[in-house]
Amino acid sequence: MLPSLYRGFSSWLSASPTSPLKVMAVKDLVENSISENKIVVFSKSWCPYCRRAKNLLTSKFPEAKTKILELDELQEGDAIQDYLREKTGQRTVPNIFISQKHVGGCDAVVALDAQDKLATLVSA
Ligand SMILES: N[C@@H](CCC(=O)N[C@@H](CS)C(=O)NCC(=O)O)C(=O)O
Repeated sequence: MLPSLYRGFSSWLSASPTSPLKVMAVKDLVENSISENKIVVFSKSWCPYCRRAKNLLTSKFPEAKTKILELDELQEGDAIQDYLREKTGQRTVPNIFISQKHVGGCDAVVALDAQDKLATLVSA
């Protein structure tokens, strides 16, 4: 009885989509990615807006430390997207951070570029 209860609890701790351990791991992954990189793009590999934003950022700032996470290729991708929605209020990808600041999606990055504000943000 007890061992099976324990097994149930420990498998819930580690395996359920919303288990506390998974939520903590996802939070750490997102927060460490943001703090350790200049540019972070939470993306999906098939998404055209993501492609446009990635192309713009990587071609304009090839020297900037950049991390791109393709959520559709990661086991914890849905949980990352849920955490990002909680953190930023944004549900869509790309979800972009520059110099530890939440910038938004593709439209936001394109608009900042058109206003010549992107380079200042990257060098902040
Ligand atoms: N206006 C947004 C459009 C982004 C958008 O519509 N992304 C789609 C994928 S192409 C999305 O996130 N759909 C919901 C999902 O994949 O969960 C932007 O500029 O980033």
